[in-house]
Amino acid sequence: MVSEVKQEMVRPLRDTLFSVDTVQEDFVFNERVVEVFDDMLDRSVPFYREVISSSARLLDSYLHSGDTVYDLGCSTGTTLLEFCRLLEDKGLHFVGIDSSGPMLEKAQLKAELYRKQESIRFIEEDITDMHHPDAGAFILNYTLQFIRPLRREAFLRNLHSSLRPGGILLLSEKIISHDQRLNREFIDIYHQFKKARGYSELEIAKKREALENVLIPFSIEENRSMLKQIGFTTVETYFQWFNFTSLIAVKAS
Ligand SMILES: Nc1ncnc2c1ncn2[C@@H]1O[C@H](C[S@+](CC[C@H]([NH3+])C(=O)[O-])CC(=O)[O-])[C@@H](O)[C@H]1O
Ligand SMILES: O=C(O)C(=O)Cc1ccccc1
Repeated sequence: MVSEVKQEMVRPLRDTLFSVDTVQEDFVFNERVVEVFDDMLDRSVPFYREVISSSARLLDSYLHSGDTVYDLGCSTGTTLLEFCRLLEDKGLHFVGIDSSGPMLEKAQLKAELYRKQESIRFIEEDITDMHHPDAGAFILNYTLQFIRPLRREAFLRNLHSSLRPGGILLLSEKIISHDQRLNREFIDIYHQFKKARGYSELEIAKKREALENVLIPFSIEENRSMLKQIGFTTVETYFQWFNFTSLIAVKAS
């Protein structure tokens, strides 16, 4: 396929999923969402690109040639494509896993457009039901929040046991604060952030409602203590912006 055609196929449409004329429904990762997904993340995840480049720095320091990086809930492959670019000479293998077929179709097209199809393998499977032993790193960016709370600990335990000694988990999540006032402030500041990026108040409110029972955030302490409980020796925050955070968890070497 000529690259202008591919470019056209992967260019994201503007995210208008929750503008006035759309019907209210629970949030699902279908074709309609995939079309606007990259625009949605760029406009609704604070410091999305900086989190990816900061994560690449940690991979650079902790991983060795021959290690495999698994991006769980890789969506349209943006993170892995950026890792490929930033860590080109490190000799790493990249695998993206997602349960949404339409997301992975887009990811594959983007990999072809950037000529990285030989460097990244995409697998369609449920990340709570997978087995990939001897991993160097698992990336879990804005995806744990969609897994039912009661299943989270067993899921993370499986990741810990699949990491090689000294391997790392990089976890980025939307979070809550148990201080009610701060929690309200953080959400309000996040909504101002979305407004500044062109979302209307109605769109913000409708999206919040659609995510209500689907995206269930924990606090930093809840995430940290779950990771420690499971056996990760070190857990540190490497990024925080109000109600968004990234943690690194290291398995003992
Ligand atoms: N059980 C599951 N198994 C596999 N995939 C799943 C599962 N549940 C949800 N997903 C997938 O997890 C992704 C969550 S998006 C991640 C953003 C990306 N990490 C990014 O940084 O660009 C975040 C968001 O949309 O808010 C979607 O692609 C789902 O199909
Ligand atoms: O748009 C919102 O209001 C969200 O909270 C969505 C979201 C949160 C974190 C990662 C990706 C999308």
